[in-house]
Amino acid sequence: MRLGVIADDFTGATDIAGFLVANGLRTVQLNGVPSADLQIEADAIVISLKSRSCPLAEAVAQSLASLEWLRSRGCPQFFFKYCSTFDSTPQGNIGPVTDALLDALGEDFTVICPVLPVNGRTIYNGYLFVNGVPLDESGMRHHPVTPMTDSNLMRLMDAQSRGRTGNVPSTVMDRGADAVRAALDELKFKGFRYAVLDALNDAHLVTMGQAVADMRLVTGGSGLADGMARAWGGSGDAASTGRPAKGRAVILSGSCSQMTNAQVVAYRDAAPSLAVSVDRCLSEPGYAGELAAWVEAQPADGPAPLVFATTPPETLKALQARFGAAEASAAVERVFGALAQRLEAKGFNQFIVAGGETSGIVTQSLGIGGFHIGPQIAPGVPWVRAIGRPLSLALKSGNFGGERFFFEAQDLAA
Ligand SMILES: Nc1ncnc2c1ncn2[C@@H]1O[C@H](COP(=O)(O)OP(=O)(O)OP(=O)(O)O)[C@@H](O)[C@H]1O
Ligand SMILES: O=C(O)[C@@H](O)C(=O)CO
Repeated sequence: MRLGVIADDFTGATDIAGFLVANGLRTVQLNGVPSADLQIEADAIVISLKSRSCPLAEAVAQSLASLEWLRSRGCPQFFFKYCSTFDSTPQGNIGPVTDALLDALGEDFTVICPVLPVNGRTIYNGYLFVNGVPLDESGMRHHPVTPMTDSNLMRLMDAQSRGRTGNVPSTVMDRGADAVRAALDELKFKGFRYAVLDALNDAHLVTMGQAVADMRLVTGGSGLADGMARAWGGSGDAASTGRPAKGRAVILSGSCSQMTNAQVVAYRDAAPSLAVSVDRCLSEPGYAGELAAWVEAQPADGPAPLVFATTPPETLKALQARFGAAEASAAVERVFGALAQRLEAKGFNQFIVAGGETSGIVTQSLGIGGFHIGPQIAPGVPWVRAIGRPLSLALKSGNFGGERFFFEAQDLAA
């Protein structure tokens, strides 16, 4: 095994796994801390946790347990994957988990790089940008769980960790891997514990990948993993075991992000689609059965039916005010979980799912412990195939993919 990844959420894990596979590493994703007796053959193992916003002690304990499992399999290098929009306030888990991993490995320095230029996440002078807008001026300012009100990664990291954070600016990145290594050595010598790596473009990913290719622990987004995997020079068709199983597809969309809204609008007119009623999710125990019957009744040889709770921000706000945000989202998630189970029982075996939480509940409800990673539909969204079962899923982060994502997922599975 070459690399062990500890990812703090579900679609984040699939995101990084997709980039590793695209660069020739045979990669498996395991959902939750793996059991002691599990035996897996792979170049990279990605352990997906739900540690982004859970209580700190739990996040640290799960991350350390994952590290121990990976070390017991002889894994030499480790990657702590968090969101390319950081998604962590001063009370957040990224700093403490990074510190715990460094301590456990006996290391005292690492890099911080939540970057993914292909999806518009760049870092300049240590400030994180989303599609050219500073993080704290992007939609992330209003995130319900982790509102990002600062874009300065050094400040964000200093506020929630034990050490000081420096920066390797893009001007150094432009000068190549040796210059970056020298800058990292200098920061370490000056007593910094973490270094934010700037990255504006693909060339910077290649450079940083070469510079940290041998680092014991790195942290950040899948752009950094892309650069490292390219530096390792993998080749071959690593996606073969994860290719989608043939069969019947359904789309379950529980994300209300801007991009998912656009994807639903683009798909709705071209295929059978049905909007989920939040009211009925809350009040009618048999609702999932009714939705399943509708999905099953759609033509099997046409485009996949879409069931969506996705709704624009104004409607979402009104629904949350009426029913309570936590109650509404829990009820919607419950219905999607029950719907997925019923559809699998009816022979559906391709699930295209939008939203991190929604993906988590669908995967859990289907009882899937791990995936082989297949080809990428869009950057950060590969098809994945349940280990030992003819069941394929495309798990999409809320804001990932282009407007035609739902069509593209089916095209790639055809
Ligand atoms: N119409 C709705 N009313 C209330 N809650 C909803 C509605 N539609 C979806 N939800 C809830 O909103 C949440 C969306 O979270 P999810 O993580 O699935 O998407 P996301 O936040 O866009 O994705 P990501 O975490 O990948 O960015 C879920 O809990 C879902 O059940
Ligand atoms: O890095 C990202 O943006 C995603 O992989 C993610 O973490 C989604 O929650």
